[in-house]
Amino acid sequence: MKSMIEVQNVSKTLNKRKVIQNMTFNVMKGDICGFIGPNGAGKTTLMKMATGLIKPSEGEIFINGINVQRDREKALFEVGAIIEVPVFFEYITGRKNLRNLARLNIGMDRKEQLKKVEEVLELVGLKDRGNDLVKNYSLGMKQRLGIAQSLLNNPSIVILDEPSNGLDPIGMKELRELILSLAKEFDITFFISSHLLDELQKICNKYIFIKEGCIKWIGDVNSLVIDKEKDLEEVFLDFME
Ligand SMILES: Nc1ncnc2c1ncn2[C@@H]1O[C@H](COP(=O)(O)OP(=O)(O)OP(=O)(O)O)[C@@H](O)[C@H]1O
Repeated sequence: MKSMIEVQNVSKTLNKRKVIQNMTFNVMKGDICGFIGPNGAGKTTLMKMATGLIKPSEGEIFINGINVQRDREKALFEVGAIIEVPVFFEYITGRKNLRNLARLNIGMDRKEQLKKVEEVLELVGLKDRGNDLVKNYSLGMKQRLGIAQSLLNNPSIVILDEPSNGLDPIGMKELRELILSLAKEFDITFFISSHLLDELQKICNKYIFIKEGCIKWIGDVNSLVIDKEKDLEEVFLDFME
């Protein structure tokens, strides 16, 4: 199986504090991998390094075998990502926001870009609301618009930082269904962070539990529950103690 994201001995020091400590893990093709830890554990910091927004203090990250720090553009060619909150212009429509962002797809001519925008709006269920101003979108719709944006470049990997932050149970359910259908239909590998286990429990095949910048456990859900003969929530809480 192919490694899509490879994190090798990565540490990050911020303000003289080591907020990521020697992390090593792989996200394999086809995984929906949950990156789970409490507030301040280091999830966003790691995801920022994986998308080349900041550099590791030590170690290396590869996407599709390409070093993110050395060759960011090439490494991120097939990556869609939302790190922290997706940012859109509130006073223009969802469709227009996406059309502007699609211009960054230099591999596509304008006609293809516009077609792509309609395709991703349809995929995330916003086609009928595409002409509404973003300021009138619910939080769930903004998150879906964020996912639509991350799909504009036909990614094979999507990295989502706390995608369901602030969503109500219906919004969370819609988001889970969207992720599952994208993984299945387009063979997209997902790397998703959350501080809530139950939100990812229904969709992930693999988990990485972290706390205070360290990996506490990595594996697939079946081995975790069989190991401990407890439910996943209990096991997670044990790790976090
Ligand atoms: N720019 C910065 N300067 C100094 N410390 C920082 C900076 N950014 C983050 N940190 C610290 O690094 C640690 C990890 O933060 P990070 O945002 O990665 O955690 P997180 O797991 O994403 O948390 P949350 O679930 O709250 O988003 C925290 O202790 C945070 O205070």
